[in-house]
Amino acid sequence: MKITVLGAGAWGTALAISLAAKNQVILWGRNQAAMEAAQVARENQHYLPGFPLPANLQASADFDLALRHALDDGLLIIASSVSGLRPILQQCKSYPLKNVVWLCKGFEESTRLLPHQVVKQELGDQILAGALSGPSFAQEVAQGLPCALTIASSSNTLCRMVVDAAHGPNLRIYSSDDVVGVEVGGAVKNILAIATGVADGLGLGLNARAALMTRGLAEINRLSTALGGRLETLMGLTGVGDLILTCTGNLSRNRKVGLALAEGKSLDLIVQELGHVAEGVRCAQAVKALAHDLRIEMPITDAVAGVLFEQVAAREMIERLLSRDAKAESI
Ligand SMILES: NC(=O)c1ccc[n+]([C@@H]2O[C@H](COP(=O)([O-])OP(=O)(O)OC[C@H]3O[C@@H](n4cnc5c(N)ncnc54)[C@H](O)[C@@H]3O)[C@@H](O)[C@H]2O)c1
Ligand SMILES: O=P(O)(O)OC[C@H](O)CO
Repeated sequence: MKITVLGAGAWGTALAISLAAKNQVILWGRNQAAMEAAQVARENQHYLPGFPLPANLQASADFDLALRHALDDGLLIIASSVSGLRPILQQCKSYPLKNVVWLCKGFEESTRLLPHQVVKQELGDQILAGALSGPSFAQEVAQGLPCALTIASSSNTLCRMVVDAAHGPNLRIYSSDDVVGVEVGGAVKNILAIATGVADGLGLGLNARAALMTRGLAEINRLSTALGGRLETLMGLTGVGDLILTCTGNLSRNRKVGLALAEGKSLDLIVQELGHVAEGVRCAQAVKALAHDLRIEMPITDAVAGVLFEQVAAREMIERLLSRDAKAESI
């Protein structure tokens, strides 16, 4: 299959490497010098150093070439951050695309929309569209270690197409029609990974981490249910699966943000040192506001937003959570 991956960050590059095992792949990035260097050196030295690009993966900054490759029966995969999704979609509008998948996890900050809503606004509902999500650190996928993902779409045809393109011994692809549930799980787990990073950085122990993750799952459920997602989706790869990975795995950029906040570092310095997007940062503000509008209780999300944007100290964030009144346990 002909596949174009738009966005040559860590995850776009890793997935492109994996897909190139049985597809003809173009990896497009907006930085021409970086893409030329990647094509020659056969490595994305800035975003995913140490992982060779296979022979049938072409790195390019030529947008027209990349889009034409994905027309007809081809597949377009948008691998930018959430903030890059709408600008990229606007660039794509003049091409008669049929099949579009995105990988970003979060809510758009300014509109508080989920990625599938942004895609619908920009490309309409005549295309086949879906979110590919689940517990997946780029470095492990690029290494060929086992990983399982979920393609979420209202189109069975698109789900089958993604399975055909990507499913193999190292990458298992499951399907779901619960796009909202899949996207809310992927978005909110990043905020919760910041919270567990803070707790672990303060040395609060494994019991505290398990409690934060479990009560965090309840927050995901409340928001997902309010937006039309299904509880069963949260029990799967894109819910509890990705929550476990991101809250406990030291490769997580969101968890690293939490650990650094616990050290007392400023958010500006943390973001600068990270060099990659940590979606939980932008998402925390959007989800806090959305929860407020929907009258949903999301105390962990509130607490994370407080540390990120309201100068609440990391230890005070934890104290606020622990001083909440006793209540019945509910999901
Ligand atoms: N890294 C992972 O392990 C991983 C795994 C699964 C999902 N994700 C999700 O995938 C998305 C991308 O993550 P990443 O790890 O590749 O981030 P990254 O920071 O490594 O790269 C982000 C990429 O997006 C590109 N980009 C942003 N705005 C753009 C625009 N307007 N036009 C063109 N390109 C633009 C940047 O140039 C960069 O190449 C995030 O939403 C992340 O949550 C990441
Ligand atoms: O490194 P993070 O925290 O952006 O997480 C990466 C993936 O979303 C994990 O599934």
